[in-house]
Amino acid sequence: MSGAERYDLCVVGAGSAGLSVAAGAAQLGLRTVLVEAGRMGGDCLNTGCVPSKALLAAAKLMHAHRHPHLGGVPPHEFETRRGAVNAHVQATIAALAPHDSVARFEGLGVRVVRGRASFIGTDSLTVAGETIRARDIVLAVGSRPAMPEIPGLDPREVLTNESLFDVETVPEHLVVIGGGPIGIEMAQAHRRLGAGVTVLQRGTILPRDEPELVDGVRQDLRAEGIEIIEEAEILSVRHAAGRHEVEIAGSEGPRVIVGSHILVATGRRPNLEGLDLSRAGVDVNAAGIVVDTGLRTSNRHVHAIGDCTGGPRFTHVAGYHAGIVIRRLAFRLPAKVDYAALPWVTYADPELAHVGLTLAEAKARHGDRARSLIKPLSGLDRAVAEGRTDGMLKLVALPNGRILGCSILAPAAGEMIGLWCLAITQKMTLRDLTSLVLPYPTLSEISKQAAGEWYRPTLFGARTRRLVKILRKLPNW
Ligand SMILES: Cc1cc2nc3c(=O)[nH]c(=O)nc-3n(C[C@H](O)[C@H](O)[C@H](O)COP(=O)(O)OP(=O)(O)OC[C@H]3O[C@@H](n4cnc5c(N)ncnc54)[C@H](O)[C@@H]3O)c2cc1C
Ligand SMILES: NC(=O)c1ccc[n+]([C@@H]2O[C@H](COP(=O)([O-])OP(=O)(O)OC[C@H]3O[C@@H](n4cnc5c(N)ncnc54)[C@H](O)[C@@H]3O)[C@@H](O)[C@H]2O)c1
Repeated sequence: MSGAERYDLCVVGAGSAGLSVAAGAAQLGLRTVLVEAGRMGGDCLNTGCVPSKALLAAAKLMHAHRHPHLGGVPPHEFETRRGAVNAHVQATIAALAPHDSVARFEGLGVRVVRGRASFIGTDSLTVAGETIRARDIVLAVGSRPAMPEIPGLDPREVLTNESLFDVETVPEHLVVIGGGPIGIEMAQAHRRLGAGVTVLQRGTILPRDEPELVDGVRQDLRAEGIEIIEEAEILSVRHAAGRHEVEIAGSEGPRVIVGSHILVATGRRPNLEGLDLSRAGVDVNAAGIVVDTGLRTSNRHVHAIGDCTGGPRFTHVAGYHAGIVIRRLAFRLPAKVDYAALPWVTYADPELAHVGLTLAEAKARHGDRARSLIKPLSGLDRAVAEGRTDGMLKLVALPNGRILGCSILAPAAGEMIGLWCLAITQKMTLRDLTSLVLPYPTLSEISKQAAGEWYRPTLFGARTRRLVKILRKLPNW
């Protein structure tokens, strides 16, 4: 189909969000065109989730060899070969790239157009000299690193997630500005590869997570030799050949931290440049493209999904948004976003996973009826056997057992949180979890144990004991 005809759907951006919509729409028979200015797969595949998790996996394995968790297993010292680590990162990207490739999408019936899209009307865009018209347009243009305004900081002199995975040596000292998920994951990965690491965070690290579990992360990272400076006020940055000086305010006067590299991980900004959104009547604010709960913009024929909307920025959210838009555009259903059971995981080791409300959020909504229970990993047989007892589960619920949220700090917390996602989505109570039979010995048992503990005061209380006493007098059955 040529540009003169009108498509059913034009998707702008072939990252996690845009690819999911385009694949679904084409397979449902919508005439779909997908426009991509850069690399197919966007941030997640090329400069985000995939390379960061591959780097973390290599660093974790090296750490386990150098610092075995188990008595009787001797440590094994060796030099990090950064070239080999980078090869693993690139091989991981290459292994996953076919799934996001032009060839696969063309095979699904999507027309893929390479180039930067700009609106020229409410239903039309121009890309590389071609005009594309469509009944519906989905903007999935993603985000890129935000640069903080710090005197002396030159964006060309610092690393971001877009350049970090191309570094060919292990940094002597990496100064990480920002203690969000990127900052924390990359701080640990680089420390485990052998770098000195300092994290500078404006408030406290991982501010969206439960404080007790964040404290566990903080202690683990410090024990590995990472310097974490919270409430940091960065006064200035100075770049000299191969050396970067970061001046921070301190109670006893300014302090200078010297690094061989600086990684900036201070959040994201949407990719809106050159889109000419005003020509399509699409409103934006500081966070991104403004959408309603159905992900529709101020132009009723234009939806926006994924990172560019300024909502939660995760690949699973991009996929969730895509599903909502498909239901709206292909099936004309009034689908809406609901983040009540939205999980996220920071892939440090141990992992920090969360779903639903934190205790503070639950108290703001439900008052003192919202309560929490913390169960440490140290009482779990599998954790003891593995030598991995640092961690805990914190659940948040109402007195009737309705589950509001859960956070887990454990080696496989990202896998373990799935049970709680299901429980919250299905509006289950903690009682439902107590009746599960889970395999022994697994880390997942902590979920059932925590649910059981919630009911312990009632189960083993005076009323129950009285009931058992009465029942004891009944004849056998
Ligand atoms: C280091 C790092 C690690 C991460 N780890 C995780 C993780 O473990 N788990 C997780 O869930 N999330 C993670 N994320 C977040 C995740 O990568 C993003 O939420 C996700 O990639 C967003 O997808 P998207 O499709 O909205 O945007 P993008 O992937 O940014 O895709 C947008 C695409 O649109 C294209 N584009 C932009 N403007 C135009 C235009 N005008 N015309 C044509 N094309 C255009 C861009 O070239 C890009 O390819 C991580 C992010 C980073 C940076
Ligand atoms: N595991 C995951 O799911 C994962 C991993 C990495 C990234 N991501 C996503 O990528 C996005 C970007 O991650 P991020 O960590 O860059 O962003 P973020 O916004 O989550 O964290 C950035 C942190 O930097 C701090 N900060 C900002 N300016 C600062 C300054 N001048 N000095 C010191 N600290 C400063 C902020 O207080 C904030 O806590 C996030 O939205 C996240 O959802 C997800």
